[in-house]
Amino acid sequence: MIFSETNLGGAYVIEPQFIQDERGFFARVWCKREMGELGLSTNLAQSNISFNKYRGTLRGMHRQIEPAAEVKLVRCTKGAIYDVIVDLRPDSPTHMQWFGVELTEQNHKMLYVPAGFAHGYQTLEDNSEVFYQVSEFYAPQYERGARYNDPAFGIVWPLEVASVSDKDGSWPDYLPAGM
Ligand SMILES: Cc1cn([C@H]2C[C@H](O)[C@@H](COP(=O)(O)OP(=O)(O)O[C@H]3O[C@@H](C)C(=O)[C@@H](O)[C@H]3O)O2)c(=O)[nH]c1=O
Repeated sequence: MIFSETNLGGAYVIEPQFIQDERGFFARVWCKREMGELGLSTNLAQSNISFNKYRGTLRGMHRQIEPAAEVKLVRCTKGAIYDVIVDLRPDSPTHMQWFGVELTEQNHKMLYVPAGFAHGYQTLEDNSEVFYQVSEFYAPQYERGARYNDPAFGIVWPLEVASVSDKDGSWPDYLPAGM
């Protein structure tokens, strides 16, 4: 696996290394040893999928706070998404900055999202499916959100928003002291 740290410290784009033969390829997409050597979390509480019927669908920006703060490893198993994280670690030099990357069925890239980041994505194709692993169990009482179009972040989304949940459309403006 090839790990490329993003401009937001601790967040990585991960690419599998493909071993090709006449049948196709083999590649590792999760490795306790390799990730452990980089100090990345290998705690796994849930593996989740979300399916989106339409291009332009937006989910996020979500995170869980302590004591259920979670690390996420995100990939797109069908179609394509633009995956985005926002650094909400209060003491981080990149606090409130965002990063986005295309994760597609073809490129097999993954995004490693550390604890303390809000995460969301927009689908770039109809019928896009996202598979992600999280280090903590779902705990809705500790879920917090940030609005995808909050001017505090200025995230540039690739498409018009075709569909977003009422919950995600109405998260309040982000206040740096906490949300
Ligand atoms: C995330 C999650 C949701 N649910 C339920 C709650 C609700 O009834 C339904 C849909 O929930 P949501 O609208 O929160 O689903 P969704 O908007 O897809 O939430 C996800 O968004 C992306 C961006 C993330 O980063 C994830 O961590 C997660 O927050 O599924 C669970 O039962 N377990 C879970 O782990």
